Amino acid sequence: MSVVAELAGVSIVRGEATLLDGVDWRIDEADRWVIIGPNGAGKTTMLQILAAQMHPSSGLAEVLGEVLGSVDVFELRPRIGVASAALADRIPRSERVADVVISAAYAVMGRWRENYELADLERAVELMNQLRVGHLAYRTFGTLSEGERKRVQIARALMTDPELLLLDEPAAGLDLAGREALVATLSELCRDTHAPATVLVTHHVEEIPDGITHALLLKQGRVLAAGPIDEVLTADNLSATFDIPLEVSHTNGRWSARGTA
Ligand SMILES: Nc1ncnc2c1ncn2[C@@H]1O[C@H](COP(=O)(O)OP(=O)(O)OP(=O)(O)O)[C@@H](O)[C@H]1O
Repeated sequence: MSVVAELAGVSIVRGEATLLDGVDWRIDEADRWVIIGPNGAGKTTMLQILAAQMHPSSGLAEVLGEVLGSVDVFELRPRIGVASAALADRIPRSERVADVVISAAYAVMGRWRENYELADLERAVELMNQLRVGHLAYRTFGTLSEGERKRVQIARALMTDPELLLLDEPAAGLDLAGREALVATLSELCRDTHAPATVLVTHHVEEIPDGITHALLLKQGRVLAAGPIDEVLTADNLSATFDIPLEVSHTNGRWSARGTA
């Protein structure tokens, strides 16, 4: 099994603050991870390392075979697909959905070829259909609902055929129907053996798609538990992560948690 990313003793320090503290973690090609933790635990910081947007203050981070800090990140970043609220904010509201998706291919440095156009168009159509936004191809991004925007962002993140897919709170801000529909789509993606290794961040176990194989619990910059999801998502571990007594259930592939107090 090939290793997609490996962190060894990774810490991130900013001024007085330790954002990540001695993180050890390995992601393999077939893995679909969820990172769970309370506000401020360091989840987004973890994704920024994996996205080669940040490198460790100490420790070693290797992503797609390259050591962060000694690699040209502009070569590495196009190999990683990212969907996050911060990136969505930079998409012009007047851009057509099809252009939002297809333009990811042309933002890639070093891979431009003039005769890419038809293949890129076909790829964009395939992804929009897979993410169920094909019917919105000619709408502008600004006219979409929040759920539709999330889907378009994920299609864009997949456009360059990344080797690692990072999804930062993909279901945040969606209503119940929107969340359930997106979780179902993400389940299909997680189960697709051709899909890239995936890391999804959430605060809510209800947002974990069936098909996620591993979980990492993060608290105050430290890994509280990491490994196969059935072993990690226990009531004890989750209660310790969120500092409240919780009971956890896993039914028909979906997780839920609620307080016992
Ligand atoms: N440049 C910085 N200097 C000091 N502290 C920072 C800096 N950047 C982030 N932090 C702090 O580091 C902690 C981790 O931030 P991060 O965004 O990774 O958390 P998170 O788990 O993604 O949180 P949330 O769930 O609220 O999005 C937070 O307490 C944040 O305030």
